[in-house]
Amino acid sequence: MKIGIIGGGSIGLLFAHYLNNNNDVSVYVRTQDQAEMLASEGLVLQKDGVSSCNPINAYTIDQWSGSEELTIIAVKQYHLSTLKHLFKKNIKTSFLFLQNGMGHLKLLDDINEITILLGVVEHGALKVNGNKVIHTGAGITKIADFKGKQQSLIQRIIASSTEDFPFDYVSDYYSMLSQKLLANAVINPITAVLKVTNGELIHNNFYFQVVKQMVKELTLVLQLENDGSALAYVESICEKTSENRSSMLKDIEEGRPTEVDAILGYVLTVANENRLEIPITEGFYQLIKGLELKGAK
Ligand SMILES: NC(=O)C1=CN([C@@H]2O[C@H](COP(=O)(O)OP(=O)(O)OC[C@H]3O[C@@H](n4cnc5c(N)ncnc54)[C@H](OP(=O)(O)O)[C@@H]3O)[C@@H](O)[C@H]2O)C=CC1
Ligand SMILES: CC(C)(CO)C(=O)C(=O)O
Repeated sequence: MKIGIIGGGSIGLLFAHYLNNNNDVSVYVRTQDQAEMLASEGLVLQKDGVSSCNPINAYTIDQWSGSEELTIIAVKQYHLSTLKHLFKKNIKTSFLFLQNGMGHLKLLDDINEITILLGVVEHGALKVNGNKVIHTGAGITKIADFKGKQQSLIQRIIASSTEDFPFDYVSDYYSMLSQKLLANAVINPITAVLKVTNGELIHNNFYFQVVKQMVKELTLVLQLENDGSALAYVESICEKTSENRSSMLKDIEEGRPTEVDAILGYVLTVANENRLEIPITEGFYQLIKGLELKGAK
């Protein structure tokens, strides 16, 4: 299948590497420099200390025409507004959005007459430069339909699964996204404030107490089962991506904006609407906004 990937960051390059094994992938990036680097030098993926380099089709975003059957959107939440003009009626391609958080649902609600799939990525990835990415934590990608039924497309995406890069279908997008939102709402801000890897949250018992308190607050707001499964899910992500530095930590370290509004901002809005007090979560929201401000100066 022909697949377009918009965004040549950590996740875009990770998906490009694995999906190109049994599909025809083109990556659409923001800069001419990155497109040339990928096209001339190939895409390097490093996993467990071993590197492999493979050819990849790469273009700048203005060359995207929606001709591929599937277009994967692998930019950050706060980049989505720069791509709005692509999501127009009568476009042939179907879109798969991979953003963390749930802030993008509002934008996607307003797009009509195109097929939209949603995905959650439980891998860890780190872009080293324009054509190199490290697969820092192997997990799974879950996909669900959001607008328009696309069973045959979903089946072909699932059929692209490999041992290192599996896909799974989930019938209920809301529970899929809210479960991942829970993990990001806990792991990302705590690791970003403490500047620790994901694994430390479960291996340091003091940090783990904060994880438990935050899971309790979020379970209430997101109306998730309060039977221990929410905490077990967060623990499993910390375990699978144990060596990973979360995307929020990396954003803070590099002085970039974070996705805190799409993650904790979304949760706080839902809590306010339902008059629920979530002081620990609110505290972390303020701390991350403070760190963003410090980094921007
Ligand atoms: N990294 C991880 O381990 C994980 C990330 N995620 C989620 O995946 C999503 C992507 O994250 P990640 O890959 O880490 O983010 P990155 O910041 O590494 O990559 C985002 C990329 O999008 C590109 N971009 C921005 N605007 C445009 C545009 N208009 N056209 C083309 N490209 C554009 C940026 O280009 P440029 O660099 O030139 O600005 C950048 O390369 C996020 O929502 C994140 O939360 C989910 C699970 C794990
Ligand atoms: C899965 C996890 C927590 C990996 O770090 C992630 O989604 C992120 O960093 O944004």
